[in-house]
Amino acid sequence: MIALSHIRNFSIVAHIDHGKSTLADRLIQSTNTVAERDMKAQMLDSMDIERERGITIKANTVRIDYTAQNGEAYVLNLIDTPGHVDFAYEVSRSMRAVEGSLLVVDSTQGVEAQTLANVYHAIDADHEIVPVFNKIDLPASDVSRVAEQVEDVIGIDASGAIAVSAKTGEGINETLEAIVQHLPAPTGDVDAPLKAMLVDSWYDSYLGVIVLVRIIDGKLKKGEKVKFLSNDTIHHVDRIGVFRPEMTPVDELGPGEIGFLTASIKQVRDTRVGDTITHQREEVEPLPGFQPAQPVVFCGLFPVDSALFEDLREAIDKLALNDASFSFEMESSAALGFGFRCGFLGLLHLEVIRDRIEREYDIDLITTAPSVIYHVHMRDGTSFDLHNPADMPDMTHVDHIEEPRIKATILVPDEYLGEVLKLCQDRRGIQEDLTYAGSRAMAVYDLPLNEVVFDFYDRLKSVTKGYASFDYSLKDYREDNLVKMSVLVNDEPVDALSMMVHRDRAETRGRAMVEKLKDLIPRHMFKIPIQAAIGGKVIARETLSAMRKDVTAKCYGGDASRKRKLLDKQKAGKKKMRQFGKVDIPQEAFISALKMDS
Ligand SMILES: Nc1nc2c(ncn2[C@@H]2O[C@H](COP(=O)(O)OP(=O)(O)OP(=O)(O)O)[C@@H](O)[C@H]2O)c(=O)[nH]1
Repeated sequence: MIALSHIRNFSIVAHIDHGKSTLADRLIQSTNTVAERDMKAQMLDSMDIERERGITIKANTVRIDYTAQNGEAYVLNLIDTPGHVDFAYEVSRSMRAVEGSLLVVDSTQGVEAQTLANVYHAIDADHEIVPVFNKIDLPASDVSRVAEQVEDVIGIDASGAIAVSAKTGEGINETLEAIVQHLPAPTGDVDAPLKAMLVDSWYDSYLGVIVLVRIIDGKLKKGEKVKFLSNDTIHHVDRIGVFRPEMTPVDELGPGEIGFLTASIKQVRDTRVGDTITHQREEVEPLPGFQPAQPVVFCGLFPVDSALFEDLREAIDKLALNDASFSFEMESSAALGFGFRCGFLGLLHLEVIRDRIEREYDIDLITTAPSVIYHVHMRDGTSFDLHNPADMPDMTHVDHIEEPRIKATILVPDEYLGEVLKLCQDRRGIQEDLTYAGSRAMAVYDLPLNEVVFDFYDRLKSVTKGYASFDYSLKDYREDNLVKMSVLVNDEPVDALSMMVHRDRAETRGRAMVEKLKDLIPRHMFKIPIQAAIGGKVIARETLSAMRKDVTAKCYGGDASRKRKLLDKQKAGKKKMRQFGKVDIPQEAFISALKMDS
């Protein structure tokens, strides 16, 4: 067992792309934790999709052996945390398992919205914080400017900050020394009854559920029986070990250590993050638990080919095994047939799950308009949570509707501030604060989540040429004048396109929607009216004129194989369409029609 004084547990907090994963790689490499030949970029990002998009989704852990300049051997446990706003809850919970943080700031960029959000999680968890200014190899690097910002905006001392290039390796030794010198050692009592924190869990197809634990007191050994306090279940521990970063068995884990256990647990849902683990016959005071992550964005997923519904069910079941924050229930839509109504932590989470279903399970999907949860209060005094605009009751029975609001923090260079304020105003935002740090403005807005879930982030990036950063947290539910807007194509309601909108914006939205649909729906042999309506009242209308589309007309030369190729291509195109009454609507219409270009 390792002496407490020779353990350091830490995480790295940073804004996306500021170099957190690269720094972690460099720390791993320079301590020979991984043999040179096995080193690949971004060791800790294990999922395919993470590697492709270059973002960290799941928190990961690695144990590093480091011999400090004083000649003593230390064990450093790094818990890597995701940087994207959808996964903020993972950041806050993994912070509770460690005592310190490296705050990585890109010295060519400065403090960004998620730098702030993430460092506040670290401060909340009482961490000692070492600032690390990265990318000093780049000409635009300005370490003293960033130091000033860290002191002004975050309010922490930057005098001990380390200038680093995770790319060239400069400053890496200083970083390792600072971890040992400035971050506190964990505390704990080896003779007390076992008390461990369940930090994270995930599903492995060979080993079942793997549980990441932080030992607070006592010792954990292989073969022991442990109890999870939240659900009072007993498990027989069949493996314990640490991550180097591959799983490496150990004999025991003591106070301050971070490692894993497996115990033939079948589903991630049987483990609760933040739970307290002890021995079967022991009693300990439970640790303060974490809030379970709540889905906030809902949408329907339907197979394009309705014969694949059972395959979709299987895919969703499998994905849910490994992701307790993702919820789903069966849904049937008049237009789309059978599918699932799914809940996600945010839009990135939605995209990740959708991509995985399409890619790993080879099922083409129709994704309906993302929606938030509304509180609907009826005239008879009852109320319920509305997850799907299609379930909206007749407005005459509704007393009022409340929607979720968020607190959004946006950091942006001065010259783009006007555009940002306009965008927030357009999305029904209420300005709460506007401050400056050097040539950067920080705007705090109260915004309806509904106006943000769809394409706010894309718009923000495009109006600021990518310079703005954005972070949000849920605030409260408030009443507003909200209505359901339905869309009718050829007089048939297309429930998958219905959405909740603010009454004052319904006409503009409706008009934009029908104009878009007119471009997205191919012409048919007959005239097709496209309408947006509130209740029985049509608020916008377009008509798609009739046309006979002869795809082979271009092939005047009598080349039969060319003709057949074209017809085949058209047939393949058909597969991506859905029939609504007599009208074929292409799959991409469902998403494109909802994107609002201002
Ligand atoms: N020039 C230079 N580039 C760097 C340095 N550190 C990281 N980068 C580059 O910056 C980009 C982002 O680095 P990542 O390590 O993926 O950033 P991250 O913060 O882990 O991003 P997420 O995992 O998505 O949160 C990559 O293209 C890196 O190669 C550095 O010190 N110098």
